[in-house]
Amino acid sequence: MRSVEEHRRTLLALVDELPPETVPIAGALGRVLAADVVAAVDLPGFDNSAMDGYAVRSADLDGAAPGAPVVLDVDGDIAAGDTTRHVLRPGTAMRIMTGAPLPEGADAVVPVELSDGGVDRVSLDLAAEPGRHLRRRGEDVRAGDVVLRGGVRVTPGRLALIAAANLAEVAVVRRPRVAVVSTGDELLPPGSSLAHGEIVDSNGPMLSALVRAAGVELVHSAHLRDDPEALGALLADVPGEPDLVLTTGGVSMGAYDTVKEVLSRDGRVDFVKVAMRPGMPQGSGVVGARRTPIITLPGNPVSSFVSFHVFVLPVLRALSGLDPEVPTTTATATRGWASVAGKVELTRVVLDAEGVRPSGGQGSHMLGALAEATHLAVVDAATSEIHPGDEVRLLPLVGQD
Ligand SMILES: Nc1nc2c(c(=O)[nH]1)N[C@H]1C(S)=C(S)[C@@H](COP(=O)(O)OP(=O)(O)OC[C@H]3O[C@@H](n4cnc5c(N)ncnc54)[C@H](O)[C@@H]3O)O[C@H]1N2
Ligand code: MOO
Repeated sequence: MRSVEEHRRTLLALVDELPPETVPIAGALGRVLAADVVAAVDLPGFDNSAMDGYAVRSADLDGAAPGAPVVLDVDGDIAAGDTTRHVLRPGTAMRIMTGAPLPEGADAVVPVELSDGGVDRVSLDLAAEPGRHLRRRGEDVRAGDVVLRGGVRVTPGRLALIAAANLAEVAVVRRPRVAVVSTGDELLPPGSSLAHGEIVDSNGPMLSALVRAAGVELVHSAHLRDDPEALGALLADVPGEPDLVLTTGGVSMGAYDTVKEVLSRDGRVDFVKVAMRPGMPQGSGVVGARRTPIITLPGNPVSSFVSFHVFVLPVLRALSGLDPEVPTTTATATRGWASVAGKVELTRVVLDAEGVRPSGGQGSHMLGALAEATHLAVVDAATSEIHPGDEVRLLPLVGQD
């Protein structure tokens, strides 16, 4: 049986980082930077005021104190956006607003609260040390600085930094394009009237949702019956030019395991057993003239869900230019549970303020426990029991809040 690590390596060998493209920054959220981002301007771009108040020469306020104010003439106003290069005459103050450029000669700002708020003359109650309430040009970022490294995802905060660095466009890795195909004669769309023996295709909607929640483009989704001809034709030329095809169902030992039957024929897809539970039967390889990478996931709904997190997500990350390793956390078990020895067990768990505990029934057909689950606990093959108080490694569920 293949180890989880070995199978993940096999899958990662099928893909490379996708090429870069330049997009307006409004479309960059969630994308991965294809190159370092270099600031086009200093931040702040000019010395400016951190407070609404009065720009002064600090020497003019020597000795000012509550009850012993210094009174200065006010030589005009400077608002944010004022592009005039003002000069502060010695012995005067200028009214200045937050973010407005500091006049030449000023070396401090006195907040309006420490004055009588005068417009022509102002009485200032406190001495100001040089540099007080100023924001200096370039103190945050210098033009030419690398502000973000390639390979990181654009978050709202990073997007703000790119915009402030005066860049209208940014180079990002092309978004992976994924097709999802569920297979099985027993499957009908949600809302159908179900005859005895028929069930709803939940893997199709689930995988499509996981793909989207992972920030990836879903270019095609379909359900096919267990018809080798139709499946063979679809997989020979999957619509939407995907970078990755996902199938579910038909990969184990059954008489109607069509995915395995069709894809075993030309030898470009391998079907293996991986030492994990759930998610043991797996397949991978390439299909069609474009040699599109394919991952064939098991049909049991939870097996498919878990396999997405353990195998598909690292591949999507690699295509997107991210480190394939999904960051994990740890937490303390508040309840114990049994785990199968010799296989990596992925238990659906709930993490809350107390710690981590299993979320409901763990059968690979049981979707009920997904209502509450926040993570998958990754229990290694050498461990057969988790005890209360044990540290457990946790893989976050895609799209979880
Ligand atoms: N004799 C053996 N039987 C099975 C083995 C084995 O090693 N020897 N492995 C078991 C394990 S583990 C798994 S996992 C499943 C994998 O089966 P398949 O990938 O071939 O999937 P199917 O047989 O098509 O379906 C399994 C199960 O899941 C339901 N299903 C399938 N597709 C969907 C869908 N889109 N939405 C919701 N539910 C779906 C299907 O009705 C079956 O109940 O094989 C075990 N058997
Ligand atoms: O390994 Mo199957 O994926 O347990 O149910």
